[in-house]
Parts: sequence; C-alpha cells; structure tokens
Amino acid sequence: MSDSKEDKPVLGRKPLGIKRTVESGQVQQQFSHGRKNTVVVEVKRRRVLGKPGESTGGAPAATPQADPAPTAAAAPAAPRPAAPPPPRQQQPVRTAPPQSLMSRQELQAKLLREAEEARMNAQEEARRREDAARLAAIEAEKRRAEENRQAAETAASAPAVEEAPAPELTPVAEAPAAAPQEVAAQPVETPVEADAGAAAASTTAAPPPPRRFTPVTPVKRPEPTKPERAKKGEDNRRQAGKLTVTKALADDDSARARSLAALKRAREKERRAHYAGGSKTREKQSRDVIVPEVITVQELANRMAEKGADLVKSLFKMGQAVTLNQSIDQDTAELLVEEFGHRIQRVSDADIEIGIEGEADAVETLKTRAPVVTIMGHVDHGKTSLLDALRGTSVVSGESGGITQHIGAYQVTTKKGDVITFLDTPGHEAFSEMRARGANVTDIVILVVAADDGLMPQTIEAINHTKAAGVPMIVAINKVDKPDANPQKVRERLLSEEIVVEDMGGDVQDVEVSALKKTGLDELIEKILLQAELMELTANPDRAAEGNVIEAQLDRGRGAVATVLVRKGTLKVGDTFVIGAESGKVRALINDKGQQVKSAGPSTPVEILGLSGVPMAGDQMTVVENEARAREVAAYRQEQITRKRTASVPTNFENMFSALSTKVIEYPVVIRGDVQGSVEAIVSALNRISTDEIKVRILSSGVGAITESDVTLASASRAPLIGFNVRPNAKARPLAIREKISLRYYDVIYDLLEEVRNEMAGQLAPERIETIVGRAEVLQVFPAGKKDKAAGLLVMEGIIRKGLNARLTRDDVIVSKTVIHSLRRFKDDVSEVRAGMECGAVLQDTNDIKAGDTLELFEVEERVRTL
Ligand SMILES: Nc1nc2c(ncn2[C@@H]2O[C@H](COP(=O)(O)OP(=O)(O)OP(=O)(O)O)[C@@H](O)[C@H]2O)c(=O)[nH]1
Repeated sequence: MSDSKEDKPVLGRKPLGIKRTVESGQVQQQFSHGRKNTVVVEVKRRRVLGKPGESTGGAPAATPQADPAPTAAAAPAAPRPAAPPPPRQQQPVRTAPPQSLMSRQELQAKLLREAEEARMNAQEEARRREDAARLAAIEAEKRRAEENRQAAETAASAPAVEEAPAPELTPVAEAPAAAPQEVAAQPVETPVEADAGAAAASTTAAPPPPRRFTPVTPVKRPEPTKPERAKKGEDNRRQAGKLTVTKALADDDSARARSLAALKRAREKERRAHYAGGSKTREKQSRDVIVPEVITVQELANRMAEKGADLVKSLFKMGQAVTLNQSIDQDTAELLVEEFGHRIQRVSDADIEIGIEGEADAVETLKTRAPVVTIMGHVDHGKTSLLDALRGTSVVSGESGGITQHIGAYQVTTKKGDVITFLDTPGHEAFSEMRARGANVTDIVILVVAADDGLMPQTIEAINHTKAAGVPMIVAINKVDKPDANPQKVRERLLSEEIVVEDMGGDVQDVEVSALKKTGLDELIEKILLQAELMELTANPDRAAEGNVIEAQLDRGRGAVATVLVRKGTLKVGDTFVIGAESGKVRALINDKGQQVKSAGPSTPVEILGLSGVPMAGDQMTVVENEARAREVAAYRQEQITRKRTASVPTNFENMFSALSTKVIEYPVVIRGDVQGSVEAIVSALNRISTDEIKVRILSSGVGAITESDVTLASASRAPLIGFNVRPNAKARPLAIREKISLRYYDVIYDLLEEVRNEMAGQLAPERIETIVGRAEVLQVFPAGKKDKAAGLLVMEGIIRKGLNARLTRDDVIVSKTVIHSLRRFKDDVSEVRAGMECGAVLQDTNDIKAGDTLELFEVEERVRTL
C-alpha cells in the first residue's frame, strides 16, 4: 500500500521504487573540543522503476517518469527557500550511494534532513488545516454545481441535459491551469491550491474524490497528477513529509523515504535529550536532609537521594572505611550532606515525640465535659458499695474476697441527665500506684471514710495523693447507718490531716452517706456537680483524641485490651494511636456497659481493641496521623525502655567487692496476672517484703495465661510460678508437671503476699537470740585429769550453769567461745552456782585459760524467721 502511494509522483517528480536495497555502516563524527559521536547510517539505493510486474502502481508511476523535467524543475524549488544548503549536498549524496560508509557530508545531510523534516511536519500541519478548508470549498462547489444543474434543468428540459456537464468541466480545466502558476509563485501553498482544483475536478468525475485510480484519466496532462499527489498527502502525512525532505537532499534521491533507522535514531535522540534533562534537574536539587544523632550510611544516602556507594566513597576519602550498613554520627553525616550540596537538619531521637500531642485548643472550640470523679479510701470503707449504690448495680458482690483489685471506670447518668465518670480505686495498700494514677487523671476525688472506723493508713495515703495531684476533694462519710458510727469524730480527725470540712469552717465539702441504706447519695451527686461547675470543665471534642490508660490486660479472645479515659478529642473506630510503647488501630470500642460504640468523646472511659501489645496502666494514649508515625514513636519508646532496663550500673571497686561479699538470698519468682494493674501491684508488694537478707527476684512478670516459656524460665531457676487470676495454657500445664514446677494460683492479693512471705522466711536460717545470764572471773587455773585444765571461778553476776555457752575474754578480747563442760563445788559436781560463790569449771575444747580472764555466760534461743 505504502509503496503504491510512494510510487505516485510528487509534484510531478520521479516516483519511488517498490523495493530498495539498504546499505548501512557506521561513521564517526568529530566535533569541537574533541567530542566524537558514532552514527549508524543507512544508504538506500533507488529502486529500478518500471518493472513489468507492478500492476496498479506501475501505470501512474510510468506516467510521471515519462516527463520528469517539468516536475523536477518545480519540485526542488519547493524546499529551497526553507533550506538553502541542499543543492550543495546533492553532489555527495549522488556519489555516495555506491559506498558502504557515508562521508561526513552525508551525515550532515542526514541531520539536515531531520531538521528539514521537522519543518515539514509543521508544513503538513498547515496543509492539514488547508485541506479542511479545501473540503469545505468542495462542499460549496458541489452545492453550487447542483444549483446550476437544477437551474439548467428548469431553463431548458432537453438541451439542458447536454449542457449540464459543461459548467462542471470548466472548473476542472480552469483549476489545473491555475495551479502551475501558483506553484511557481508560492511553492508551499501550491498543493493546497492544487487540492482545491483537484477537488473541484473530482466532484465532477465522482463524489468520493480521494480514490486512487481516478487520476488515471488526467495522467495525460501533467497538471492532474498534482491534485492526485495532494490527495495522497492528505492520506499519509508522513510520506508527504518524506518527499519534501528528499527534495532538500538531492534530485536523484528525491524519491527516497525516511529510513526506519532514521526514525529510530530520532526517537533515541529524543529519549536521550529527555533523560539528560531529567538528570540535570536532579543534580541541581538541593535537599533538606533530616539527620538523627546516629544514622546508617544507607539511610543517609536514601534521605539525600544519592547513591550509597558514592557516600561510602566520600567517607573513604575522609579516611573512614565504613560499609552501607554501618552507622555514622551526626557530625560525619553533616560533612557528607554538605559535600553533596544538601543542607543538614539535625534532629535528636527525642524529637520523634515532638508534636505528638496536638496543639492547645482554642477557647471557642472547648465544650463542657463530664467530670471525672475518683473514689478513694481505706480498704473495706465502702468505696465499691457506694459506687454500686450510685450506679444501681452490684460490682462488689462479684469481686474476689469482696475487695477491689483494679481500677474500674463507669459512667453514671443522674436523674437530671448529668453525666459523671467514676473511677473506683482499690483500697488495699498494695495498690498505691493505682491510687496515685487515679488521682492524676481525675477532676475530683471522693474520699470515702467509714464513720465507724475513722481515718486509716490508706485514707491518709489517699489524702496525700489527692494533695499531690492538686485535685479538689469531697469527703463521703460512709456507713452512717451503723450504730457505732461517729461522723463528727471523722471530721475532727481530718483536721489533723489539714482537711477542714465545711461544717468545721473549711472549704472541703463533706456528705454523710450510707451505701447500704442508699442515703445521702443525691446530696453527694449535687456536691459533685457543684464542684464540677465551679471548675468549668471543658474539652474540645472535635480533634484527635488523647487519653490515659486506666487498666490494660491480655484477653484470650480479644488480644491486648486497654481501658482508656479519653481526656480530649473523640476517639473513633479506625483511629491510629500510640499508647506508651505500643501502637495500633482502633478495631473496636466497648463502653462501660459492655456495648460496642463507634466513638468516645471527652471524659468517656472506653475499652480499646486493636493494640500491638499490653501497655502499662497510666500510659498516655495519643491518636496520630498515620500508622508509620505510630510505629515510629512506639519503636522509639520501646528502645528507651530497653535501654533503661539493660543499662548496667557503672562498675567500681567498691560495688564490685560488695557484690562479692554479699550473702543476700534471692527468692526468684515468675508472675502472671490477668490485668496489668494487678501484676504491677504484686510486683511492687513483693519488692517491698524483701529484706537485707532475702530479696525477691522477679524473673518475669506479665499479663495473660501462663505459657510454656514461663514454665521453662521458672524451671531454669527452680522458681515458683505465680498465677494471679490466670491458669496455664494447654501446653504449659503438662510441661509444668514434667518439670515439677511449683505452680501457685491466687485470686486475692493478700493471700499471695502472705504465702510468699512465709516461704521466703522459711528459706532463712532460724534467728539466734543470745541472752547473757552471768559473768565469772577466773581466779586460778589448776589441772583436771591428765590433759585438761580447770578454772577456779568467782561468779560475779547472775548464774553459771553446766552446759551454758560461754565466752572467755582476756583484756576484753575474746579468747575462745566454749561451753561449760562440768561444774564442781568443793569436789562435788553441781548443776549451777549463783553470784558471789566460788566454783571450779572445766571448759569444753579449750585449755587456754589464765588467771584474770573473764567468762561471759549466755543462753541462745533460736526463733523461726518471719518477714
Ligand atoms: N453497714 C454498712 N455497711 C457497708 C456500707 N457500705 C459498705 N458496707 C460494707 O462494707 C464492706 C466493704 O465494702 P466495699 O464496698 O467492698 O469496700 P471497698 O472500700 O470498696 O473495699 P476495697 O475495694 O476492697 O478497698 C461490704 O461488706 C459492704 O457491705 C454502709 O453504708 N453501711
């Protein structure tokens, strides 16, 4: 097809052949400044034309060949104005074809051809536009012809039929006649003009003008070939362009098409130009490189967008042989960053935390929130009962041993519709941290004091925590229903703790309540709301949530679960967060009634599912923008924790020797609990029962069921394994039996502590208590039997008895520690001699006795140790 098109003469020039041979070779170009370029060139030979085998293409091809002179004369005229050099280049092109390698001139010709081609493309574009105009003209012409015909028909019916073709033929004859004149005048526009004429002609011959075979008729005249050629050009713009390029090169090669290799080269050149441009911009780019205190070479290279190998090379030049994975310090990194033309931005590891907490909320965004109230007080003073009474539930009945062992968080809606968030803290001394935590996250503290019991140690501790947290307090004097209740005594006793209640002229509110009889509860609620109103508690609910972990645990079915009290913002399902050294995405939120909720606003306690691990109670929860950030912060915090844990105390001679001489017995133990707060409380309580002689060594403590690794760890140290409200899993149980591990299960912390205490005491040797019972002076020494010596004594104080322990001292220095073997008085054996009397005594295992020595007599009592 294309060949047949090529065969058509272009502006009356020689047609292109169908088959051509291609010769190719390489030529080296030399440029200024020693630059070189090797170019692959191809030379296409002109095909021998007029082969008999050519059917359709042959006929029109032969026609223009017959009279090439006028077309050839016209054709070169067309490109000349655009590219004057071609005539000069025609010579080498003509001589070159027989050679396999092209000369430099030929190459230049090629380059010129490419340039010309670009120009021709522009011309083609113009031509296309003109073609469109031409088509419009054809349409107009057609319409006019139609009108004429109709007019003729109406004028004369019979002769009109014969006359009708005449006006159609006239434009055909006129148009080609006009065309050559225009070619001579304005070569570029020629095809367009010719097109118009041709179109006019074709409309007369047949309605579809671009048919290939229509020009057969006008072949006899040179003019019609032009319109035909123009039509081809309309069909194939590329070929039209080719013809013009060849025009620029040589007469002989005018029919030569642009080679495939040339196209490839052009494309390659374009691509190179594109990439070269890209790399240039990249090199120019200067970046702000964030560099932490320590960074690996690879990471630095990534941040600089440079090759790692280049950095290694630069470091090597600086005298540092490092690999990509080795770390360098900030100063070295700075040298590298500057060398590569970037700017350093020094950061510290701790900077990771910067901005994790959102900005301070604007006043207009703040909305009133529910008060958070923590109930504190001594064990069994009725905290849980009071909260149960307020909530209308019964938590206390479900507690092991009736005591609270972890923080409970609940929301209560009052009769008026006000919402109050309550935190119930344990009263037992072991839960001091929990109480402190409770005091720190709360707005108001309710101090529960049993009216029959008064102020107790944990009541005072709670007062101290409250004072430390700077939180207002309301005193709830409970159990006023009891006959021995004395609320006034409680108020007076509070004075000694610097708590002055309103009744006593102070500013601390107090209420008399009975959790059992449910009296005074409304008054208590009122006072809480009054206090909250005074405090003007507000938070912005429309921001990323922040909160505190109240409790955390590892649930068998749900994984790590944390009870969080949202402080500000709204926590939503799907939020990404960091809690302490753990991160995650909120999978589900469960409120205090066990219902799934979609979001939790300020002052709402809520259970979060979707944590990577069990966080520590008291940890901060912060919602962050994405998971990467959450992981980054969590990893940093984890690293800090590990560093702190593994940090070794600097060794010095003093502690080295003290460590060697220490005789402290260690009591190793592995602890597993149901909730994080309980484990924490157990660990701190056990540490507190440690003494100078025996110390609890907690090998491992954690939340969740007892696992195989716990058993293995315990068996390695022959340590007891304590499970608080947890049991071993299926694999750990048989292993524990096999390893003969002492497994202890508890659900009340007092029992646990008591048993551990007894057991630790049992590991200590019984206590020896010495009681001095008498003192005697050695008056003289005389032989007793063959070897032994007897001491003649005067009992100065107390008593001397046979079998008593004795210490013989000489000038206040102990000579020996012995036992009274036998005792005689006037040759009679006696069992004891009292003060003021003389006697003779044989000492066991020693004869080193001298007159003037003193004998100290004592009894030793052995007592079982307690802790
Ligand atoms: N008579 C009387 N008994 C009460 C009252 N409130 C609580 N009790 C009893 O006191 C005991 C202890 O009550 P809890 O509510 O468990 O006390 P608690 O302070 O929560 O104890 P811990 O959480 O273990 O610190 C229970 O047996 C209650 O029935 C009250 O107002 N009157």
